[in-house]
Amino acid sequence: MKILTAAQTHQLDQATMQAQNITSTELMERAAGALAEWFYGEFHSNEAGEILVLCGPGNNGGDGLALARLLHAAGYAVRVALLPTEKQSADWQHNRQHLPAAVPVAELAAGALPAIAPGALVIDALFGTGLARPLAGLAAAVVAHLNQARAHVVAVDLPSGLLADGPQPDPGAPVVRASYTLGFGLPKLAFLLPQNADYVGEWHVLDIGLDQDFIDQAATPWHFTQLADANVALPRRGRFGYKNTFGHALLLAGSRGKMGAAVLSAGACLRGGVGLLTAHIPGVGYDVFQTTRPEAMCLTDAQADFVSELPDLGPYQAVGIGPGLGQADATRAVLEELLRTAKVPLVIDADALNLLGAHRELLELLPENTVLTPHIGEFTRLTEKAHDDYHRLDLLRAFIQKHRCVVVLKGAYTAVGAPDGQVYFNSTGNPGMGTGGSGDVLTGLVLALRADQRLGPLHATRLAVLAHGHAGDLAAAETGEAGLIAGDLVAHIGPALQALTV
Ligand SMILES: NC(=O)C1=CN([C@@H]2O[C@H](COP(=O)(O)OP(=O)(O)OC[C@H]3O[C@@H](n4cnc5c(N)ncnc54)[C@H](O)[C@@H]3O)[C@@H](O)[C@H]2O)[C@@H](O)CC1
Ligand SMILES: [K+]
Repeated sequence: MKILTAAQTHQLDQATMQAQNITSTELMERAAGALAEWFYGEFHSNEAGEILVLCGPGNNGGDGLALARLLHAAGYAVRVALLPTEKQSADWQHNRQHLPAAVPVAELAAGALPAIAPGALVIDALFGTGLARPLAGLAAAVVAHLNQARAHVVAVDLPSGLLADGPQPDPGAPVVRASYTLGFGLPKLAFLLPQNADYVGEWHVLDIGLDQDFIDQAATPWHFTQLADANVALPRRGRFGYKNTFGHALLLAGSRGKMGAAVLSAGACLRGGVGLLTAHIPGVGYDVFQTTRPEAMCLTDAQADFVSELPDLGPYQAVGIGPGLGQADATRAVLEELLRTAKVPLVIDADALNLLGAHRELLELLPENTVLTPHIGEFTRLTEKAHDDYHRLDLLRAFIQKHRCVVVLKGAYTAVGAPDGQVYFNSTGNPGMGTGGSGDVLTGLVLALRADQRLGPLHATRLAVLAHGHAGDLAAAETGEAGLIAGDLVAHIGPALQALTV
């Protein structure tokens, strides 16, 4: 699914009206109908109390007026408060005229803002994608008043004050803190960034039949990967597939006290469908590794406590390095030799990333399409400290294009960046996955899918990230989020991949 800018969204509206031969009023009615349907499902009219609808002067306010009419007709108690301005949009005027007289309407005024009881339902239809500058004056006062009322706010399209595509130019200007945000057609970049979480709340995208041809042709670097995305499905294993089709992976992992990382990563690689797995680990881990992962082969390093040797890479179709590795200088030398000599896909994680960050000259050696899986801290060590989430995305796009690699920037809505600068946000996963070893599991899964001879680098990586999150969601349904541990993710990779197989 694509993520478009506010300007593209406006063009999309126009394209939809033209392609479907409908007026903007009709499109607004569709939007209001979709909003109303969501309300009917979420809040029963007997329990909703009186709903306050705050309407701005543009089409966002027009949506609010149309929604107020539909909710009133469905038996909800509704009152409307309008932000006074000289000029309102044509569809606003249409919907103002069609608001039944039985719905109380007031004009917002400084010093006479409506009383809002704690827990009351408020619809924020002040500003959407047309917001051109930070809120000031009366609009800012209304939003500040709303935010301190502790109401349940449902934002139409965007929380008012938040820009769809970029950071707030004035961090001091108020933004509505919504419990829910209901967008139209496609998610917005603003929904996916941690810095906006307190404003956006739980978001949903409502289908209003926007023109698919326009969306298909629109140019954007931003995408949202969902379970149903056919581009990242796992192909069924053919009847005549055998171990080599699915590849032989090598995993360099573990050090004294961190053998669990190697075990978890290897487990994920095996559950990820790899044909064969060999792990190269320090001597200290031999017994635990062979006992817990009998399906994998095991090479032990001459060093007991850390990895100091690179084995012959001849047999392998992909190599993963990093989980639990430690940062010994001999390990850095192994990483360097790997980068210099490997002819097969590489997956680099954890301490191997920290070694890259501490020896930036090694970045120049990264083979094209290498997959790096940093969390934000590791990414910062590879680049620089971002001043906000939007800047971090700029840094990500610069990095992937410069080094021609695939970067998995881990977090909520993990972003997978491709060498051509395209970024794919992931939809699956939950906060229960913020637990030790979760990243090691992802590395093993990416490694398995990079070894799979049927998948390209971006397909394999996006699929691994999607399946990892889905495994987390399946696991959390059994354990709850707090009770989820990394081993549960490994155990659910099989069903997660099965759900993604075509
Ligand atoms: N496909 C879609 O996305 C659809 C969008 N619709 C709605 O249309 C909205 C966009 O409508 P508009 O383009 O009219 O924009 P908005 O309604 O978001 O805001 C524009 C109005 O706000 C004023 N304004 C902008 N910044 C301001 C500021 N900082 N302080 C005070 N006033 C400010 C403008 O002068 C203009 O009057 C969407 O957010 C959505 O709610 C729906 O009606 C139909 C479908
Ligand atoms: K809004």
